[in-house]
Amino acid sequence: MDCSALVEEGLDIHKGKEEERTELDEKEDRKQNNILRSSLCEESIWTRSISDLTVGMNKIPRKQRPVQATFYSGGQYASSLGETATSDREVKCWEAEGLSNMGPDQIQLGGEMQEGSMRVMVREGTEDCVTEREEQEGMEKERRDESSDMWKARDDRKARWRVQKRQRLKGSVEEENEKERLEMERDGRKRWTQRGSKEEDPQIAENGAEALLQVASIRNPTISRILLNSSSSSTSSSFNYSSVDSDEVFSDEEETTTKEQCITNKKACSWRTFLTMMQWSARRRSSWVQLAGHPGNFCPSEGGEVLKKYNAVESSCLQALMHDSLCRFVPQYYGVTSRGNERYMRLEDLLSGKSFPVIMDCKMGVRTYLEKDLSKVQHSASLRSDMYWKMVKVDPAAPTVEEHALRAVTKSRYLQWRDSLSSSSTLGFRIEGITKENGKVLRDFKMTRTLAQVTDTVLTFTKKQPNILKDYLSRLMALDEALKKSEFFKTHEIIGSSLLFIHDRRSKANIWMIDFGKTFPTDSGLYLKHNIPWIEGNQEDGYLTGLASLTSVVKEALLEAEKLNPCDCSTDTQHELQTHCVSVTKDVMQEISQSAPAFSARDTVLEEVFSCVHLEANGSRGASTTQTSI
Ligand SMILES: O=P(O)(O)O[C@H]1[C@H](O)[C@@H](OP(=O)(O)O)[C@H](OP(=O)(O)O)[C@@H](OP(=O)(O)O)[C@H]1O
Ligand SMILES: Nc1ncnc2c1ncn2[C@@H]1O[C@H](COP(=O)(O)OP(=O)(O)O)[C@@H](O)[C@H]1O
Repeated sequence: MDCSALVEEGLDIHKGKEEERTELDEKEDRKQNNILRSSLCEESIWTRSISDLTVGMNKIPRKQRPVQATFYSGGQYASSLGETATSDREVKCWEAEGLSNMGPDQIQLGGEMQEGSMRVMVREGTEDCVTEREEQEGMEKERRDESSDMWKARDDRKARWRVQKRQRLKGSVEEENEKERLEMERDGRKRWTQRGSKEEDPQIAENGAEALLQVASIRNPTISRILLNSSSSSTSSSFNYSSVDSDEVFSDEEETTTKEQCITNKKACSWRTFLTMMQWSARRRSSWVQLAGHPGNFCPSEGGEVLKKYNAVESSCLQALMHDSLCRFVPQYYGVTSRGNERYMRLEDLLSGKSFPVIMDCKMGVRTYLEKDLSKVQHSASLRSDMYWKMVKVDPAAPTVEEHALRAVTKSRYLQWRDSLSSSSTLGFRIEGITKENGKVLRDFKMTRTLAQVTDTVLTFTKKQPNILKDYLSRLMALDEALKKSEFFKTHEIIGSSLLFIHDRRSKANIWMIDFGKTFPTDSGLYLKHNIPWIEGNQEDGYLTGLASLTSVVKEALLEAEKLNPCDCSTDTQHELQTHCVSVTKDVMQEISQSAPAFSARDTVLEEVFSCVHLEANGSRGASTTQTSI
C-alpha cells in the first residue's frame, strides 16, 4: 500500500470516528434536551451535580436555555456544626446564560455549599409548571423567612452574649464603641454575603494569619508555636480575616462531603474560631487605659500616640522637658493637633506594644493644690457641691457643720482633705489607681495612708515578683539622679503630677513622669529643693520627699518579695513565663466558652492547645499546681 493510500485510509478512519462522535454527540444532545424538556415540563426539579448541570447547560441550544435558575445549598455540612445560621442558604437569580459559562467552582457561593448536595431547580414559564412553580416559590419564601429568622436568632444570641459579658466584667473594661461594633457587624455580614461571588483575597487571609500569629506571640510563645504549626499544616489559609464577625467561615478546600472531612472541617472551623477569639480578645484588650485623671481628657490615636486635651501650661512644660535631662522619663511630645473643634497634645503612648499591662498611677508631692489657689480661697472661694458629695461618700463626718449646711466645700479644702486622708501629706505621694493584668481598674486608695498599707499595695501590684520590683527600684534611683540634675525641676513647682508605673510580662518594668497641668515656673526663677516642708510662700512641693518614700516602699517590698521567693531569678522568671502560658490559655479558653456559646470550650483543638501549654508548664517544674478547670 502506498503512502497516499495509507493517508487516505487514515483520513477515512478519522472521518469515520469524527462522524461517529458527532452522531454520539447529537444523540447525547438529544438525550440532554429530552431530559431537560421533560424535567422542565414534567419533573421541574431534579437533583444533579453542578458539573453535570454545566455540561448539560452548554449543550442546550441557546433559545431553549431556561430563563432563570435558582440554587439551594444542601446545608448539610453547616448543620453538622450545629450552626443554624448557615443552613439552607439561598442564592438566586443567575441568568442562565451566565450560568452556562460557569464551572462548578464558580458556583460555590457560601463556603458551606457542596457540589454533591446542590439541588438545582430550573424554571420556565410553561403552563404545566405553574403549580410546581408556585410550590417552589412557596419553598423559596419559606427559606427566605427561615434565613431571616436565623439572622435574627443570631443577632439575639450576640446581644445576649454582650449583655452577659458586660455583666461579667462589671464595667471594669472600657465600654465598647457601639457604633464601631455595629459597623463591623454590618461589614462582616456584607463580607459574608459577598464571599461566594468573590474569591477570597489570599493576601488578606495571609495578613490575617500573620496578625494573629503576632497576637499569639505577644501573648506567649507556646500558643504562637502551636498556631504556627497548625497554620503550616492546614490545607487552607488558616485564618479568614472576615471571620471576625462570622464564626461560620470555610474556605473552598474545606467543602467536602464525607463525614471524615466534615469532622476535619469542624475542627478547622473551631480552630478558626479560636483564632478569631484571640483576635477579639487582643482587640478588646488594646493596651490603652486611662487610669486616673479627668474622664474625656484623652482621645484614642494611632501610631503609638495618645491625644490629650490641649492645655497651654502642660504643653509648654512638655516642650521644655523635651530638652531637659528628664526627657527620658517623660513621654515624647509631638506637638499639637486638632480633632473637630478640639485641640489635642500628641503624646507618646506609654502603653503601646504592651500586652496585658499592669499600671499604677502615683500622684507625687505633699500637696495637690497650688499656692495661688489657696490664696484665692481666702478672697473669692467658689463652692463645690460635687466635692462635698465626694467627701461625704468617703467619710460622712469629714465636712464641718457649716459645709454640711452649705452642702458644698471649696476646692482647696477638698484637695487638702484628700491629701491628709491619703499618704500625700505624710509620705509625699499617694496611689491614685491600679490597672490589673486582666484590665480591672482599682481606684479605691483614698484611705491608703501608712507606709505598711502602701507597701502591701505595691506588693499586690507587682504580684511580689522580685524582678519587677528590682526594675522599678533602679528606675526610681535613676529618676532621682536625673531630677537632681534637671534645670526644669529646680525651677518648677510640680503639683498634681504623677509617676506612671507600667509593667507587663515581656518587657522591663518602667516609670514615667506624666501630667504637668499644674506645673508652673517658680516666681522669679526661685530654685526649689523639693524635699523640705512646705510653708506658704516657699512654693515647695515635696516631690523629692515623695520619691524618697516611694523608693523605700519599693525597697521594702523587694525585700519582702525576695523572702517569699528565695529561688534565683532565672528559675523564677522561667516559672513566671510558664504560669503565664497557662493563665493566658485559660483566659482565652474561658473567653471562648463564655462568649461564643455555639462552640464548646471542650472542643478538641482547644483542648489540644491547652494540654500542650499545660504539659510544657508542668514538664520543667515537676508537679505543677496550675491545674485549670474550665
Ligand atoms: O481625685 P479626685 O478626688 O476626684 O479630685 C480631683 C483631682 O484632685 C484632680 O486633680 P488631678 O487632675 O491632678 O487628678 C482635680 O483636677 P485639677 O487638675 O483641675 O485640680 C479635680 O478638680 P476639678 O477638675 O476642679 O474637679 C479633683 O476633683
Ligand atoms: N502618655 C501616656 N501614655 C499612656 N497612658 C497615659 C499617658 N498619659 C496619661 N495616661 C493615662 O491617663 C491617666 C490620666 O493622665 P493625666 O495626665 O494624669 O490626666 P489628667 O490631666 O486628666 O489628670 C493616667 O493615669 C494614665 O493611665
